Order: sequence, then C-alpha cells, then structure tokens
Amino acid sequence: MSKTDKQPQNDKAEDRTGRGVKRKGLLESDVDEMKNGSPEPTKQLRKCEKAGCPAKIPICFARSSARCTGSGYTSRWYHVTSGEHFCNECFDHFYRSHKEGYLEYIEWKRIWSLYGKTDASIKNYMSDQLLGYWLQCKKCKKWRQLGRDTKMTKDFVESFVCGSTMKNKFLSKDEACENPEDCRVEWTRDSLFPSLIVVPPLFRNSISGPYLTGYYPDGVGLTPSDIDLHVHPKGVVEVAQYLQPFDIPDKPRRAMAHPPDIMTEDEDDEFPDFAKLPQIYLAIRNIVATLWNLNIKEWLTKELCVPYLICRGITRIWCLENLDRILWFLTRKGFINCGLISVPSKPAFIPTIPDIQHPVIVIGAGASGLAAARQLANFGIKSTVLEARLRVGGRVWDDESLGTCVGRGAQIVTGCINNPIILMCKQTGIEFHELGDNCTIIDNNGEVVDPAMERRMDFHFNAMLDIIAEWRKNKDLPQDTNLLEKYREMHQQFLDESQLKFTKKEEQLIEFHIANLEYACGTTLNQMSAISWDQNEEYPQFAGPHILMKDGYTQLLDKMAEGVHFVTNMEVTSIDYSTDDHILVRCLSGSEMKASRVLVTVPLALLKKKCISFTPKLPPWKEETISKLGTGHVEKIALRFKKKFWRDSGITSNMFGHVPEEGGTRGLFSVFYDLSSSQEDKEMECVLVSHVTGEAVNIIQNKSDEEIVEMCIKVLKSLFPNQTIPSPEKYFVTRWSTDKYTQMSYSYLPPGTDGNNYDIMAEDIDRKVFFAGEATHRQFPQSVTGAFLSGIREAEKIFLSLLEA
Ligand SMILES: Cc1cc2nc3c(=O)[nH]c(=O)nc-3n(C[C@H](O)[C@H](O)[C@H](O)COP(=O)(O)OP(=O)(O)OC[C@H]3O[C@@H](n4cnc5c(N)ncnc54)[C@H](O)[C@@H]3O)c2cc1C
Repeated sequence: MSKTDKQPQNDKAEDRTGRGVKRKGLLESDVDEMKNGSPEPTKQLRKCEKAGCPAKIPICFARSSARCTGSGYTSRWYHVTSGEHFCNECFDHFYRSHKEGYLEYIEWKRIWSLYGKTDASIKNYMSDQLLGYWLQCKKCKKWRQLGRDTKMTKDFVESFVCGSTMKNKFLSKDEACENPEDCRVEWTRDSLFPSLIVVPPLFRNSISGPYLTGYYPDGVGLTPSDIDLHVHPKGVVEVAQYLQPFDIPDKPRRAMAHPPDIMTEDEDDEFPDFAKLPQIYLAIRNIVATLWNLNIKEWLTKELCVPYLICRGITRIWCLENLDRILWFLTRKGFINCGLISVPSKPAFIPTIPDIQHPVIVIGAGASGLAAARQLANFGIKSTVLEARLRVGGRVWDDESLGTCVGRGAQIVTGCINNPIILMCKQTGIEFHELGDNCTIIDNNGEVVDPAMERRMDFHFNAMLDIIAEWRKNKDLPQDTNLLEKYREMHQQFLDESQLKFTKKEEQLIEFHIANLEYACGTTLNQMSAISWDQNEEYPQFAGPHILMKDGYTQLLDKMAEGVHFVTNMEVTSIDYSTDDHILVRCLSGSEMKASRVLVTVPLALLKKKCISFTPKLPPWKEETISKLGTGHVEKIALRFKKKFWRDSGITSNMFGHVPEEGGTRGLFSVFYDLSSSQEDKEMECVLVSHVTGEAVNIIQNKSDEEIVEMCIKVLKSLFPNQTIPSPEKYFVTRWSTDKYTQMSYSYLPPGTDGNNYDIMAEDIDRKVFFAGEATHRQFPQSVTGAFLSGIREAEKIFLSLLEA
C-alpha cells in the first residue's frame, strides 16, 4: 500500500446512532495537526503492529467501553482492515465476563455458533456488529461513513446523498458534498488493501440468502448473525422455473450452476486478489447470480447490483470498486447477461478496445456462429457472418411443409434446467413442451411389449454400460476398443456367469436400446470409443426433463440473427492468415474480405474434406484431431396422414418404439414421434416423425424418397397389423449426409480418441483463426446448446485477443 501521510478523519460516523461513549485520547484538532505534517506519533501512542498497515494513528471504531481510547494510547490495537482498528479497552469491554458488553457478545456468539461454521471470535463480533456502513453519495460520488445502526434498505442506499442523515442542520446538502472524503477511501484503492483485510466482512440482508439455506451462511459469504434468515426464513425460494443458479448440497453438480461456497478454477485465475478472501467474492458473485436469476430479461449493471451488496466497514468500497470486474467476468462466461436481451449501447464494465481496422469474420450462420457474432456485438466488436446457404440456422432447419413444425435437424433440448436455449425461450416468450418419457414399445408382430420385460431389458442394458464404466476405470487399461464389441463381451460374460438365456424377444429389445444409443451418438456403436463415448458425463450436465421445441428451433436462431450483420449465399473457400496485419478471406463468388480475426464454425465433415483451404496450412496437431474425430449420420423422415391411425391401436403416448427384427436393421425407424399439430382452431395435421441411424443410414443412402417412405410404411404395417395403413398425404426425407454444407449429423469419439480432442478442436491458431461449433465443445458436443456455448466461448477469446493486441 502506498503510504500516505494522511491519517483518517476521526472515526465519527455521519450519523452515529450507535452507543455514545465518552471519548478519551486525542481530540480532532490533535489529529488534524498530525495530518498537517506535525509530529509523528509520540511514544505514548501505539502504532498498529500489522506489517504494512498505513494507519499511523489508528482510531478505535468500536467506541464501546467508557475507557475507549479513541485514537489515544492503548496497549494493543486490533487490526481489522487498514482503515479499521479497535482498542484493547473495547476488546476487554466485550471479552471479559465482568464487563458491561459481555452479555451482548455472548448472545451474538450463541447465534453465530448456532448457524455459522467459523469461529465466533471477538474480532468477528467487532466486524460483524460494530463497524459502520459506507455509502457513496449519488451526487458528488464521495464515500461517507454512516453509523453502525443505519437501516440499509434498498431505497436508502439508492437515494443516499451527503448530508441526508447529518445531524448538522446548518449545512445544506450541497455544502455537505463539499466536505472532503475520508482519506481511508483512497487506501481501499491501493493494490495492497485486500492483503491487509484481516477480518473480511460478511454480507447481510443478502438476496441470495434464501437460495442458500442448505449452506453455512459464512461458507457463502453471509453473516450467520442475519437473524431474519433463520428466524423468519422466507421458505424455499421460488426459483425462476428452469433456472437453478446454485449447486444443491449433496446433489450432483449441474451445468451452469455456481458452487456457492467455492471459487471455481476460472475464478481463481481471474481474481487472484480474492484468493485469501474467497467469502467476499462468493457473497458478491452469489448476489449477482441471484439478481440475474430473478430477472433474465434485463442487462444487469453495477447500478442494479449496488443496493443489494451490503456489508459493514470500509471493505464495501473495495468490493463495489471491484464489482465491474466480476460483472464482466460473469458476462464473458455467459453466466449473466446472456441470450436475447437488449444491451445498453456501451455497457460500462466492458473494457474499451480501440476501433479495429477490419471486422471479425465469422464463417457459418449456425447456432455457434450466430451466438459468437451476437456476443461480439454486445461487447462492441463489429463482425460479419458469411453463410454459404440462403438461410441462417445450419443444422437447425424447421420444415412447415406438412402443416406443422418439424425440425429437419435439431428439435429437442436435452435437459432444460439452466440450459441457455431455454433461457432464450423464456426471454423471448417462445413456447416449448416437456417431452414425456412415456414410450409404448411394439414388436415386429404388432404386440405391445410387456412393460415388465421392457424394464428388465432396460435395466440390463444400462447395467452393462455401468460395467463398461467400471472396466475403463482400470488405470492399466488395455487398448481402447469399440463400444459394441465391449458391450457384446460384457453381455456374454453376464450370460455365462448367470447361466441365464434371453429369449429372442429380449435380445431384440436389447437391439432396440442399442439403436436408441446409436441415435444419441449419431453413429453405430462399433464406431464409438468404449472408453470415451460418454466422456462429457464427467462434467456437470443439464438437469430436468428434455424439451421438445414444438414450434421449432428456427425462430430462436432467427432472433439470434437479429442485429447481427450476416451475408448469405457466401461460400468461403480459403483463409490466408500469413500476414500480420489482417487475415484474407476468399469466397466462391470471387469476393475477398479482410478480417482482424476469423472464426470458423463450419461442420467438422467439411474441415475433414478441406472444403476451406488455409494458408499457411493448419498445424499438424489440428489436422490430426480433425481427421481423428468422427462425423456421425442421422436422417429424419416425416409423414403426414389423414388420421392418427395409431391412436386406434391404443397408442396414447407421443412416442412409440419399434423393436427391430434383427440387429442389422435396428437403426431403421426405431422410434416414432407424434408431432401432430394441436391448435384447436385448425384442422389437425397428423404427423409422424422418425429417424434413421447407424448402419441403416447406408441402407437408405442410395434409395429414393419414395422407396424410403415405402420402407417406413412397411414398418408401420408390422407394428399395426390389424389396420390399413394409409399412404401418407405428404412427406419429406432429410439428406444431411450428402448436404453440401453439412455432410454429417454430429460428431462422435471413435476408439483411440477422447475428450481432449474436442479441446484441441477449440484451440485457435496464432490468436488469429478461431474455431467454434458443436464439434469443439467437450462438455456438450453434438447439440445446439454446445454449439451456442462454443460461440460464447470464442467471442470471449476473440475479444481478449483484440484487447491484448
Ligand atoms: C438430424 C439431426 C438431428 C439433430 N437433433 C438435435 C436435437 O434434437 N437437439 C440438439 O441439441 N441437437 C441436435 N442436432 C445437432 C445440432 O443440430 C447441431 O449440433 C448444431 O445445430 C450445430 O451447430 P453449429 O453452429 O456447430 O453448425 P451448423 O449448424 O452446421 O452451422 C455451420 C454453418 O456453416 C455453414 N457453412 C458450411 N460451409 C461453409 C462455407 N464454406 N462458407 C460459409 N458457410 C459455410 C453452413 O451452411 C451452416 O449454416 C441434430 C442434428 C441433425 C443433423
């Protein structure tokens, strides 16, 4: 801390409603004299012994004992922060059982020990009960100290101006603003200030308190003495549905939820100055997260947070002066101020970077590209999105041709709680439906599978996967193998050991489960790594039911595109990043554009086929990963019928499954979704959607749409043998595998690869060329959510690279 000769003004609060004590020690005039360069403290005056403490003449803030020394001689100063000390006399006043303050301290101690986990020490008592509050004047922006009993309501904090609580009636408010600021305020701006905080303040009246009743208050930065929280609990807070900002004790961690009692690794890296004061950081972050949770439709600013950040002592100044950094960090990471909200023209906490000469060019207007471009715009960075197709959305593409919305690509959100896709739906009023898990399973002879058998086989299938999970924990693991081979091996081992024999129907049911897993993975299990196929499960995933975007995903992507500068029909063919001052992007149309940074979001299959050439060539580590990662294939078929004939066979669920005759065809139409329109005012469109996965994609590849429809109708006939299955009135079949700008469904991990490959995909080249897209997101690959979050991630990286340039 830069030593200043200035010493604190007398520790007299603007409005001290606290205990009145007879002051001893120095008079104000004495202190003033010293401030003006007069003698260093004499021998009778004791300095604070805390190394580095700038207070040459500490003043006791407690002022509780009749013998309080004020700023005079005491046998010992107790250091709380560099601007706050209490004298030995006040210590005794509370600590000694025969003294006046003892009972008060003991009562506080009782409550603190009951609810808190930290030591109910006298230092904590002094800091928690006797320090004054500090508020910033709305007009002159000077910080003023207030009494310890001030009622810190939201309105009071927001409207505070100098003099508003002054007892000195002769001063107008304007004159009050003329009063100099306490020199200790400046001390809080010194980089050493946090290292001199010995007793970090705990926050009170915290809006996050009711969310965190499962934690020790002092473990999450709140004071255990906040009686209101315990004596009048507000009950379980009604958390905005689908959002849970904090981990729940003893439950698995959830994606995008904060551990309220721990700073994450990212936070440790970002805020080393909070390393020794994590409870302060946690209190602030938890309050900010709560405020965002309570209103996801408004950009959260420092001004909105300030009235909720209440703690005693001068450290509040330091906290609030660091608030912008915390808001910026949480915004960059997509924890707050994320999604489809309008952004103030220049959010104060976003660092300003000089105007960039060339825009950032984003290649591809899918979920990842649009998310990145939008986030860059929020950060004040110009970008242009170049999209080869005539539309935005990429693998999100809704089709209304059957009279109801059917996603040709994505339509399901896996896990709704904290999922940014659901957050954006909530922000914009887009409707969605929870997808029930009720699925009637029918065999090839049209018989509904006995639910007991179905449960048994489901259990068996998952048990085999659990055994594989155990097998791979072995450190001396032999070579990776494919998941199907490992599954069959474990299955056989089980049969041998148990001497059980499954019936044909049971074996067929297992094939049905394999088909479903192949749909989720986007490829056959014999292409998947047995060790890493579900590597993302190591990370917190989104909880809650799956969601069907009934009216499609496209409307969401269209909203994301609003305000983003994009050009369609612009196929990028090459990226030259060989020069220092710009990157040259060339398009098939002959256009050339200069960029300050380039973000590549095209599907992995196109990178594998080198549809875009790079100069210089991509480094070998990048090329190797591009070639190693797998590109899966899934196709969809949608059929519109005159009536819901499946209802006549008693199917009431919105899904029904089809048990395959044999393994080779298991990927052909394994599940049918009833996506019939449900608007009462319209004639109902009866629509069934199914998919083709795994090896079955090869079966349909060279077939015409008509032939594929015929195959599908044949399956429906086998499921409903007692009915006449009508020909569909209308239909479509997707061709993602051969679509020029996709050529895949989503990525997967073949044997010999692991989650690191996703991280390598996400690495930039020379901080010039960046990569986003589902195949770059280790935690949520294969999904729109992962694509979206990869865009948010890269926007941050691009911004920081420009900031540091
Ligand atoms: C059949 C199917 C079903 C799916 N179901 C789901 C689901 O239910 N839920 C879910 O979460 N996910 C699902 N997915 C996956 C999800 O759709 C993708 O993970 C996500 O949309 C990928 O977004 P992206 O931004 O990474 O890539 P994309 O959406 O593919 O965007 C890349 C963009 O780059 C463009 N482009 C390509 N080449 C060039 C070029 N040379 N120049 C300029 N532009 C170019 C493309 O046209 C495209 O618009 C499904 C995918 C498929 C295929």
